[in-house]
Amino acid sequence: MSNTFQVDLRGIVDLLSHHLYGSPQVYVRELLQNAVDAITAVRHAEPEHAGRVAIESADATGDGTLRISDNGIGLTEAQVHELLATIGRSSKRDDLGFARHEFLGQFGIGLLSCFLVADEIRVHTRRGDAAPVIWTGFSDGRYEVRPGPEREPGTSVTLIPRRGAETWLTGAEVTRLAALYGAMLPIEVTVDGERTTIGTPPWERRADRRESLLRYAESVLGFTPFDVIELHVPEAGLTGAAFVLPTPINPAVRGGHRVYLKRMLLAEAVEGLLPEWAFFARCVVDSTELRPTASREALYEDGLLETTREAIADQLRGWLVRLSSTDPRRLSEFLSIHHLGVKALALHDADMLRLVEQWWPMETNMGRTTLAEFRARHGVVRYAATLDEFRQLAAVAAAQDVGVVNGGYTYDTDIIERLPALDAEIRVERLEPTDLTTTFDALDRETELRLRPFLTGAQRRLDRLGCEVVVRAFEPASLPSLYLVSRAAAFHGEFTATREKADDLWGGVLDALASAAPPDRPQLVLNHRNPLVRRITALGDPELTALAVESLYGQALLLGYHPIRPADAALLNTSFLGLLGRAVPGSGDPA
Ligand SMILES: Nc1ncnc2c1ncn2[C@@H]1O[C@H](COP(=O)(O)OP(=O)(O)OP(=O)(O)O)[C@@H](O)[C@H]1O
Repeated sequence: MSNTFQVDLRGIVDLLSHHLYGSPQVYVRELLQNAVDAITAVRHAEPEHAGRVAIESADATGDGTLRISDNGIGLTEAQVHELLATIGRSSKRDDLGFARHEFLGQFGIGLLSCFLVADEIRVHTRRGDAAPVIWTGFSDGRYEVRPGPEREPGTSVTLIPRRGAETWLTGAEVTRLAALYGAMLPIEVTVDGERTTIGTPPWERRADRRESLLRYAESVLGFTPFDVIELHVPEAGLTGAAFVLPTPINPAVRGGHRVYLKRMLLAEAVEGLLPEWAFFARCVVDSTELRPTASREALYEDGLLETTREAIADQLRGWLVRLSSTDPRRLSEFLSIHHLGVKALALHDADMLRLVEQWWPMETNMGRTTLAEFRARHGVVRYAATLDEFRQLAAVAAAQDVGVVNGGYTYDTDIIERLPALDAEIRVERLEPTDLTTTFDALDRETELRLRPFLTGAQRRLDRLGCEVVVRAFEPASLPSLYLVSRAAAFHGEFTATREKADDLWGGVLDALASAAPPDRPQLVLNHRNPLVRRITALGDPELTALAVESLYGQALLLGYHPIRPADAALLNTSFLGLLGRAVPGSGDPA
């Protein structure tokens, strides 16, 4: 035994009219769509037919109703029963149920959206020479058909407002909605006598296209774009433009695009039209082939949408490539706006990584340069992973012609470390302050022997600060001393500070860990090429020598932006005052 589903009409009407659509305002779109489709149907037989759609808002009708009239194909009485009164039946599908290409509608439910604002829908229609009819539909699922008064071929739909929905039918509101959804329609639409269509979309204009696109972005999107990229995807019958945002945005915030289907607005913030990396562009496009979801608020995710996304991405990529070869200055302007977003994506997108490598100038100890240039010059991308390490290294490394990139800014170290994934040829190397000691020259035996008493004294002085004193010769000669901390020692330093603050329970845990991390003492490296250091090592006065060593220690800490512990601050203070005391002869001094 086979049965058919029972349908509760009231429930279906309620479901489709109230729950499918996001807002009652879509009723204007659905009415416009039906009027335009009816005119398109006439144009099949008569291509020159001058279609027009006129809306009279409640302001014009004067009785609270809204009327929309078209000189389209109209309906016979039989069609009224079949099409208007059958939910899910549409004249816009072929015998196999496929959407017919030339029409906007396809599902056979759009008219129900009028029940969002109306209790009653009246359709007065005439097809060719057939007798005019009036169909009246009610939101509870009933309808009536009766002969209508004489009229021109075409259709007028009148909405009798629901209580509380009257404002949706006012002149201002209807004008706004007709312009929002239908400004680009190829058929003239008026609301209360005023035209709401603008004719050719700005991206289709032959003359002054760029200017009209810029004006469009300003008036509709609300910004003056950094640049405009025209888009064409023939498979999707898509034309339009991508506007590059003039200010930085967070790439994680998904920006939507303005999408028209057959010149009717689908939505103002459609997602999924661009890949994630193209966060810096806002598009306005019109497509004849992409499909809407039934609510007409989003694009249907299918193979064509995927192909389209890739094609648009290629066009944006092409823009970036063109900019890099024809106008690198513009490209750096672009990057100075969007670098944070571009860098964030470079962490997982090879194209963006390449863009950063080739075009984003990073800070190095030899001035700002791109990673690509740096590599060409130095062979390997040597970098300091933190700002502190970079500051310690920069001057000394530069004096020895060792290039170092500052990886301390947001994402930079991660980006550098990802470069080998882009190209196995690329070598990257993290440089640590202590790596520099290998490029320092040891002193000759004789000098070393001569300096031994000085070193012993200096070491004794700095022992309590946990620092080892060595003398080496290095460039630049103008730099008297350097304080070098290895990664392990920096860790140990933090660790000891924490241990001092921790209570017994945590202290015990930390002690257990400490035994696993043998400390590598920080070094104060004195530069024997520096004339002042030479004089200090040759001083006969032990007290003055001690003050000088402490000052060099303090100066090296400050120069390398190292943290100043309380013991360091105390030492800086006493050595400074001590030196000052020696330098300024006072009345108490024997002179
Ligand atoms: N102004 C009109 N002139 C002529 N026929 C119309 C008009 N409005 C509606 N119709 C007929 O009524 C049918 C149902 O309209 P409805 O808006 O519910 O669905 P649709 O436009 O076919 O599809 P969709 O649900 O995608 O909008 C249409 O297929 C069309 O045949």
